[in-house]
Amino acid sequence: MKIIREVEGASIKRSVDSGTEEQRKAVQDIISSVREKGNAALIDFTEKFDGVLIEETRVPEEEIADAFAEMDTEMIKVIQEAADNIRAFHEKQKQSSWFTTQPDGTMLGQKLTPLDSVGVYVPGGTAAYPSSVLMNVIPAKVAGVERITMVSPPGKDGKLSAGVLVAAKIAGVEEIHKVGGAQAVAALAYGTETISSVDKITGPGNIFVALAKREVFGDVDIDMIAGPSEIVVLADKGQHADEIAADLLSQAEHDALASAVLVTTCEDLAEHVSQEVERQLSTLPREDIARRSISDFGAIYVVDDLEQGVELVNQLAPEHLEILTADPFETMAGIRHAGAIFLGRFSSEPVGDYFAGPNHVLPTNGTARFSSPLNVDEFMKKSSIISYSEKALKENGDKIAKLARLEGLEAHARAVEIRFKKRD
Ligand SMILES: NC(=O)c1ccc[n+]([C@@H]2O[C@H](COP(=O)([O-])OP(=O)(O)OC[C@H]3O[C@@H](n4cnc5c(N)ncnc54)[C@H](O)[C@@H]3O)[C@@H](O)[C@H]2O)c1
Ligand SMILES: N[C@H](CO)Cc1c[nH]c[nH+]1
Ligand SMILES: [Zn+2]
Repeated sequence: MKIIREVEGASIKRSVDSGTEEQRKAVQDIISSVREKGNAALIDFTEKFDGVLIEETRVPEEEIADAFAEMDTEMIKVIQEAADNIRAFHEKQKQSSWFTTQPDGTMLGQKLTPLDSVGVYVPGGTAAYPSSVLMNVIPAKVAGVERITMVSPPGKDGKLSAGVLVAAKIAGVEEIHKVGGAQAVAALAYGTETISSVDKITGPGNIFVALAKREVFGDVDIDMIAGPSEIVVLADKGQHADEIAADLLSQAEHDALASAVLVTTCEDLAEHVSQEVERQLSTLPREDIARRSISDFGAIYVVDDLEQGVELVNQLAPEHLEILTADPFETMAGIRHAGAIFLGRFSSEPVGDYFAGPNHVLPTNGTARFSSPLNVDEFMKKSSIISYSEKALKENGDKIAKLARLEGLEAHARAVEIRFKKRD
């Protein structure tokens, strides 16, 4: 791994893929086709892009039952336990409606309502991610969303993976369709004969999925455009080089475009982690992907002290940050920008990817500067509540009318004043 000692102007080398003109045009054509031809287009695109001819997109109950039968009972229990942890964590995020009553009888408040319907995209092209099913569906369930439709591309056998189906059932999805890519996003946004349109689409996917989400945004809401995975480890002297290397590689193996960065105050540790990464890389089944990620997007920064390290982390604003210092909680006090923060050597990043409870759908590409992990709020909306009393309107009506006339809006002023005119 490259060791860099000059941190001035450092940045994570990231792959920001906004697609080619050709890809954008292809996605627009796919969306138009689905809007025009509905299910027939979904079947055609599935044959073209996934290489499998399906009769219909809806996954029948028997295929879900087969998935449970196929899966080891221990594995089902582990998915169930992860789901319980994720639910418990997200339950804590749930906000309630609130009202205040003022002495003059005015009531003001905020009413929270879950979205009516949500579509969850689960990637399925190169790998299946049951954990992403849990991370997207459970917060929506906790929010109280009534209708959740899940979509994911089928494998060559025309089916979804057993892990994805089991996770979907455990999370509480009732409607699953085996369709992926831009065509699935279009079906969720605009509906077909058998897929009802939804209000919001969440979930990661490849460039075609990302471009389609951008394209339909406005007609429906979307969560975010998640980029390739990123990890930054901030470590001081005395930390374990082999564990740090393993954590860096855990994200590098996701994607050749993923980035893995170590920021350390210790020159010796930098050298050891670099050697460990090289040693461990050659033992990984996904060596090829991880090696490309490390060579194109990996780096080790050696900083003068922890203060400089913390500043650098804030500049990088990573998706995942591991703090491995003598006092991780004290170090964390200076961190302002990171999607998820993992403290101490027993909080390895995969603990958060799979099991602890917090969401693994996190802001990437430096967007942790202004955005948050996927959470229950994303599946709820707020309505402001205003119930003015007669006394309050009498006391404040003049002021409201004045403000309206300041903006040249006479009808606004009169709407208030008409309430105090003498009636015949
Ligand atoms: N951030 C996260 O939490 C997270 C989690 C899991 C996966 N991911 C990311 O999601 C992505 C998954 O990508 P994937 O490809 O494996 O699965 P995918 O399901 O996103 O995409 C597969 C679909 O792409 C479409 N497609 C393929 N080639 C096409 C073409 N030439 N023209 C039009 N459409 C085409 C097909 O319809 C296919 O069904 C990866 O980048 C991965 O890193 C992110
Ligand atoms: N680390 C990924 C998000 O960046 C999420 C994930 C899914 N499975 C394993 N990891
Ligand atoms: Zn991961």
